[in-house]
Amino acid sequence: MTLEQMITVQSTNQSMREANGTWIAHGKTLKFAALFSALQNLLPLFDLRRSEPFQVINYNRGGHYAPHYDYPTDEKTQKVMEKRGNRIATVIVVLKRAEKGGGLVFTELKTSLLPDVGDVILWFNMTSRHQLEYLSKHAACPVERGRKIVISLWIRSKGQEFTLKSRNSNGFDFRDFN
Ligand SMILES: O=C(O)CCC(=O)C(=O)O
Ligand SMILES: [Fe+2]
Repeated sequence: MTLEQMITVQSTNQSMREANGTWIAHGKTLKFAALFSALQNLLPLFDLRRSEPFQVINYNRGGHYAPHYDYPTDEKTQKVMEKRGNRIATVIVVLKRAEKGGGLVFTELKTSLLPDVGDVILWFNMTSRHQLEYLSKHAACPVERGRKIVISLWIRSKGQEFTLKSRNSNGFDFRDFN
């Protein structure tokens, strides 16, 4: 099955997001498995097995994602939270760049990116104290021309204690090695 076929099989449109999102298992095809191991090599401080399946997000013209946090706090998700923790970080891989529009904006940081095909973007959604990182609020600007396709990987916090520790403002000191 081609990626094109996979991402048109299932589609969700939420009010916040005008796009199609398709969940794809890390090992669904050889290419996804290769991407998964490339990302794991790139990000050795994370255990990517403790992440959600890939989500391929397709934005057609007008497609966008309103400002949001990748850090659910609603009651529905409490069970998952207890088991897997929240989304400590988000990884985005750009598969197709819009011809116009489609930037990624961090609204609190007042920073925007127009990433290129093949770029990988990582940010933290959670502080080292397991709280919402309010600076992580972001949005995908409307695609004005062409089409944008990204893969999102939301990394869960349980099992990432090493990463959390290294983010602690105290950093490592000799006590950590005793
Ligand atoms: O499509 C983008 O640039 C951002 C997508 C996003 O917000 C996410 O995957 O959490
Ligand atoms: Fe997001």
